[in-house]
Amino acid sequence: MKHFYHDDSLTLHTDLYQINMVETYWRDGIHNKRAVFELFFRKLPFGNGYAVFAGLEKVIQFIQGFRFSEEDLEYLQNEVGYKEDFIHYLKGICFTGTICAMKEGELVFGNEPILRVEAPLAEAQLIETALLNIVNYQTLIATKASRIKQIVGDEVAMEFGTRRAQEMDAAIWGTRAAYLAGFDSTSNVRAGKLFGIPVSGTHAHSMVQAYKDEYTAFNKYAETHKDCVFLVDTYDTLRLGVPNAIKVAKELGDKINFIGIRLDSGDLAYLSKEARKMLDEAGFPNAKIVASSDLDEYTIMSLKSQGAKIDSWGVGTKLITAYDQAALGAVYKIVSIENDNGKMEDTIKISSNPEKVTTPGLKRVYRIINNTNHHAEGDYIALADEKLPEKRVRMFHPTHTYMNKVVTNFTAKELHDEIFSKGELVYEMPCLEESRDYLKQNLDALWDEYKRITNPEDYPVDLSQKCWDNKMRNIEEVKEKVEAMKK
Ligand SMILES: Nc1ncnc2c1ncn2[C@@H]1O[C@H](COP(=O)(O)OP(=O)(O)OP(=O)(O)O)[C@@H](O)[C@H]1O
Ligand SMILES: O=P(O)(O)OC[C@H]1O[C@H](OP(=O)(O)OP(=O)(O)O)[C@H](O)[C@@H]1O
Ligand SMILES: O=C(O)c1cccnc1
Repeated sequence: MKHFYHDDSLTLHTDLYQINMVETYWRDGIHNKRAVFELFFRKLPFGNGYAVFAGLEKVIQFIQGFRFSEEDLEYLQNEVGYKEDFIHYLKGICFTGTICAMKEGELVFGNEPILRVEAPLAEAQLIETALLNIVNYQTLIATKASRIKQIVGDEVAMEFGTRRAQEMDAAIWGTRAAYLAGFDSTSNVRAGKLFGIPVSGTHAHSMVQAYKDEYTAFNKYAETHKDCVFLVDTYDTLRLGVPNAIKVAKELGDKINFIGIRLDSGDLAYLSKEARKMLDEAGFPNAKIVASSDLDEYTIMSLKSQGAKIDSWGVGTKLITAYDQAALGAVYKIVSIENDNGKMEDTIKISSNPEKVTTPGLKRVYRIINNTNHHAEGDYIALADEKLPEKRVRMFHPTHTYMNKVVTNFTAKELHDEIFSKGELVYEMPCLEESRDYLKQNLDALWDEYKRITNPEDYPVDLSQKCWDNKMRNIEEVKEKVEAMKK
């Protein structure tokens, strides 16, 4: 490569094969055919009963900035080797299509379109990789955070992961996803500035080591900060750390706001119980105990079951890296494309694995909410032009169709909003606080059976009869084509 390119345009944040396909479409003259793609995952992460959708804000930013820069084009021509006429075509590209998506904080389940793109084929193809990258990561972290928050309950959950995140973007957007999903604060100051997330923090072992002993370190910290949480496990938690924290708090009295102590190693259940007794006996019943050290939902659950006296949970590595599941696995599949007569025609991908057969056609997703108990009965996917039954809806499992139920007295809430229409942003993005509240409301409307962190019940995601019939017809048509080709 002759020289490096410095502008960090995100439009090339795509896989090479997308541009190669677009060149094929363009040279063949089909690049402007209307196409519909859907973004969905098949399997819920972490064995959870639901996922929390996050990523829309960044998707919007990406689409708004979607144009090849001069340097992008130079690079594509000079280093990758695309011809000048194709480069000229790329130069004029921006997003002119329509995007519908669920709201951030929506509960999402396997095999339902979270986001739908209707656009000229070339544009829809070029944005695929970035959309998947954004939604896969943020939804994964929001889901992990929600699991942890379910266990933390009304106590405080602090996001501490930046130092262990898979690079800076992951830290920033992961923190945002964690806050969206119910975390109370972040230690990342940049995320505080960018998104208005409350920032919080204590101090590190290095400060104690820098002053050599805890008594001096805590005093020096207290001279410069009113709010004090002292880290007590540098040498010996119960014999040195906690007594030193108590001593400084007593000596300084009202001069500081002694919030409490942090434990970061050892048996957190035992140490927290002992430290609680010591703080109470010293006259600090309101001092809080913060814990950190490789925490996740399972350790927190275990600590609670052991009666640990912990008020605030600092969670880093296992949250921000989605430690027990590296990726969500969302995919982006074409479901409909304009034919030579200008009409939209459904398209299907067949697989020997029934779960992997795509569901053709432009569809809408409805949450069927029981009007009596206000809980969700399941999600119902119907073709876009279908009129939904008003009084009685029959829901059946799309693969095991004998599993079915009839729901009456319900409200069908459509889950997609229009985000872009003909390339224009038409959606007013709720603020992060609103999305957080929206998630809380959604979780309230979900039965507990879907919320437990191990072995939750399967939430129904069903196809309407018409949508199911359409899928079967498409499968039959492909089978007939294959048979005809064999002859
Ligand atoms: N009572 C407990 N029950 C279950 N898990 C615990 C309990 N106390 C601590 N843990 C967890 O056990 C693990 C202990 O980690 P590790 O072996 O690295 O030691 P550590 O005490 O953190 O010490 P260090 O940080 O000095 O290595 C952490 O994940 C911590 O959250
Ligand atoms: O354990 P996590 O869930 O990832 O939470 C973040 C960890 O980061 C800090 O440790 P680190 O050793 O990096 O710094 P320190 O010297 O301040 O303890 C902190 O003390 C936590 O243990
Ligand atoms: O403020 C803290 O205590 C903190 C912040 C980041 C990582 N670990 C701890």
